[in-house]
Amino acid sequence: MDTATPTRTPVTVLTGYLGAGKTTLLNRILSEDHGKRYAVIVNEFGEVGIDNDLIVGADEEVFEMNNGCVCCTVRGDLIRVLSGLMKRKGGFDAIIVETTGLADPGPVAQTFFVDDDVRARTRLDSVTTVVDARHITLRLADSREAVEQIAFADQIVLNKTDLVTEAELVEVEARIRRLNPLAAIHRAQRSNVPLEAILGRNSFDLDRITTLEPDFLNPPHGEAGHVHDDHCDHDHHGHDHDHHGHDHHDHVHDDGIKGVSLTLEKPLDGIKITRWLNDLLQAKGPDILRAKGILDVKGEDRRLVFQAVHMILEGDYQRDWKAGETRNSRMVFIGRDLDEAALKAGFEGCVA
Ligand SMILES: Nc1nc2c(ncn2[C@@H]2O[C@H](COP(=O)(O)OP(=O)(O)OP(=O)(O)O)[C@@H](O)[C@H]2O)c(=O)[nH]1
Repeated sequence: MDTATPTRTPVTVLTGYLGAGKTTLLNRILSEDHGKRYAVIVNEFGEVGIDNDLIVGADEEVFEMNNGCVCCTVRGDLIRVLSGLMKRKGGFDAIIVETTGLADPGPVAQTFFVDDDVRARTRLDSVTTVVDARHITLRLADSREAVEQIAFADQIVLNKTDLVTEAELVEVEARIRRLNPLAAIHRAQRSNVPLEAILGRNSFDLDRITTLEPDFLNPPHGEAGHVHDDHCDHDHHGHDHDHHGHDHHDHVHDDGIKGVSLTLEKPLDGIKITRWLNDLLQAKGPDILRAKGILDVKGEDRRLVFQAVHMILEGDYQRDWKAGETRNSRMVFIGRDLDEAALKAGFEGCVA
């Protein structure tokens, strides 16, 4: 890289509803032999920091933001992390921001245009949305964020094609097309889209987005990144009652969705925990949008990692616990009408 001329580092914003396959895609990007240096910024919904731990080679260049959702409370954090990254010697070839599954990508993308420092040093290359072919139809019916994520994308990874029939897939594609006529749609399993199809394509289209969201380049007064230009003189509607500059909705994750994070310091009984998770997902799967955890099982040197999206549960023993690593069990549930006390009691009932 020519260090004399400041180049603008390309940024890919990875979005997609809970459990769609964003981390799977991120791990592909990081594992592939491309000789590039990526910095990764992960924003997670839930307090116990599981995602960060499930990203390959996560020791070095992963920056976690756990104190809220990137599209609302932590946008200032995003600006700070990006500014810090830009100052690092040697720099990065590209930056990838993985948002929470509940994030509206609009305000995240906006960060790259409205903050002078960020704008001078980075370039939004793409908003890539990963879509779970199996569950998206339900989500489009009940989640505004799921709709926004698709509408906003310039690249769509239509993932989990193994879980649906060809006819269902065609229907899902038609549904996506109605929300977003232009984005390229890449069918995938385990997010196995060719990386050159999504990265470095300069596919983010500002004109399209400003048509979709006329206030895109003008966040309201008082918010970090507000641009004092001729936008200030007109079109104030929407700014007063909506602190994100989006006229069409308030941004609150208000669909009764909440996260429950649980931690246990005592080793678990492998059979009990498997049975409990299976039973729980059978009974409550429709309300449990997402669950994941890293578990310490008695008599086992490896970490048991489980992942669930509604009733689909996957779990396997992955790497060994490292010397000096805190050996405990952490899990997070994200869903509707979650009974925190019952989840806690159930989890504790699995102690060996
Ligand atoms: N059957 C199937 N499962 C998949 C596919 N892609 C990912 N998964 C599984 O779906 C689950 C969620 O995948 P992640 O990559 O963690 O999803 P995510 O979008 O990062 O999830 P959040 O960050 O929690 O929103 C995991 O259990 C994956 O193994 C796929 O193409 N087919």
